Amino acid sequence: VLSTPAKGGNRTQCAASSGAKAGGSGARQNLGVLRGLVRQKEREINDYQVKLKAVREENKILKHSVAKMNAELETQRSQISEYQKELEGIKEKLDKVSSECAVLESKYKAMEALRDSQELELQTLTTRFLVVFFFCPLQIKVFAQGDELPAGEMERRRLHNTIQELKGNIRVFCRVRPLVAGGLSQHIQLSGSDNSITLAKTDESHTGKMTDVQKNYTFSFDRVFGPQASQQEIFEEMSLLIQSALDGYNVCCFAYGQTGSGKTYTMQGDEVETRKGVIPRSVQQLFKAADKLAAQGWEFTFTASFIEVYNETLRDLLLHTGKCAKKPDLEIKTTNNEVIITNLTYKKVSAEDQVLGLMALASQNRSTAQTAQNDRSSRSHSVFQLAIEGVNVGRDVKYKSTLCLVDLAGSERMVKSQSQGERFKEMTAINSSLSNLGIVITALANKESYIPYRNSKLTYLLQGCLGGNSKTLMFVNIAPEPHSFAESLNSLRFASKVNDCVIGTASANKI
Ligand SMILES: Nc1ncnc2c1ncn2[C@@H]1O[C@H](COP(=O)(O)OP(=O)(O)OP(=O)(O)O)[C@@H](O)[C@H]1O
Repeated sequence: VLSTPAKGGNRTQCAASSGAKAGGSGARQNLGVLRGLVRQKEREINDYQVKLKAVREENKILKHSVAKMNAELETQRSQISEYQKELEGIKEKLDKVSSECAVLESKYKAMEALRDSQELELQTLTTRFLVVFFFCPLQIKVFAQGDELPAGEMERRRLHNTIQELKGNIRVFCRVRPLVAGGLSQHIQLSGSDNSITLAKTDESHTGKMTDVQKNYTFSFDRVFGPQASQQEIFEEMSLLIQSALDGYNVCCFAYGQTGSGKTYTMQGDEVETRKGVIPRSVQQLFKAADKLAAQGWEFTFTASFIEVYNETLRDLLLHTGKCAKKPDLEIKTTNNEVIITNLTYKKVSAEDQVLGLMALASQNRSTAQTAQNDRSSRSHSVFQLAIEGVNVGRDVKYKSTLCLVDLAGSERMVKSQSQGERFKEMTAINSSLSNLGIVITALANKESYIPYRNSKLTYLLQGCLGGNSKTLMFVNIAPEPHSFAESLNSLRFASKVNDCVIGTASANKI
């Protein structure tokens, strides 16, 4: 642009002849252009200065934030070094805990070895104990108290049940009822050893030519209780067996004998504390023992049922129904080797009072039927069953067992009763179920492959409680009156057959 005036100047010189006026206006024009250019440059400079100022401001801000970030970085660095120190401390502690762990592990191993050797010692002591036990029955009681000691509870169970096995898984106790006037009949003799009973019969000589002949029938059982034996004494002798039910063994106890011989008194007793029978005493013992075992992590559930077997039909004795209400049919079924009765009332119980309530309801139900059927309770079997389930979560153990307490129907023979009609039908049903009971026990003793449980409702019902995996106790109740001689002899003969049976070793129902 600046060369233009020079070129113009040249042109001016070349056109000097064109006149001085034309030359002056050209210079003014150039000056105006130059001034415009200067103003533009000045504006540009001004813009640059504004921009420079803004950049400087920005620079200042950036410098400030860099300084701030540096300070923050410094803080974080010092924090990291603090964390590192802390980490060092934790590492040290971890090393210490690991070495402590190693020491504890070796101590644990040493204790395990000690436990093994003590177990061995305990086994030796057990064998010694059993030897002593055979010579000193009192030891049983002392040992039964072992359940008060939390330690060694499993060992107590094992030893307790070994003792029971040694005593036999089927046992027979004989109990003689007192005469109404007290004392014992002349024809019954009890030995001082508490395990035999003799029935003596004198055959009078009718011709008078011969002297009277006395015939003695002696029977031995696990225990024979005389008329003076209290309910407490009877129960003490069987309480170890009841304890087995809590340890996972099926236990069956039944009372056999003629009408009026004391079966119901033995099994149920009455409301007076000292006269309470086997059922209330058993549940009382079980509930108490379960309470004690709770401290060792055991949790028990008890489910009760009460059934009557009359003329081969089952009746729920715990049903609260009006006289007119239709009672549902009860049917015995086996599922997974467990006997269950459809439509039966099963009640969860946890206190003795509840069981006494159920017993009262059962006896009320029985007596209601009795007025219609006349003396029905003597002619029916009553079966109290308590299903027991014990769980110990800590030890991962679960036991399941059933306690059956049976009051059998009177065992009178048909000949004597001279029964007719309905009574004949009843007697046939009773005799058939009682003889089936004998057949089942004998088949079990002979280890026969087929056990005819289903031949009668009673044995079918008791299937779970009778057999290889159970402990059985039979009471043979004897009426002491002289006119009951034949019936007593009959009962003792049946009991003696049962006594000769040896049922295989029972094992706890661990699930
Ligand atoms: N050991 C005993 N001590 C005192 N009284 C007894 C004894 N045994 C039975 N009795 C009494 O004898 C009577 C008959 O006993 P119980 O009712 O127990 O006989 P049962 O065999 O059950 O008869 P049923 O077959 O008719 O049911 C009752 O009054 C009972 O209280």
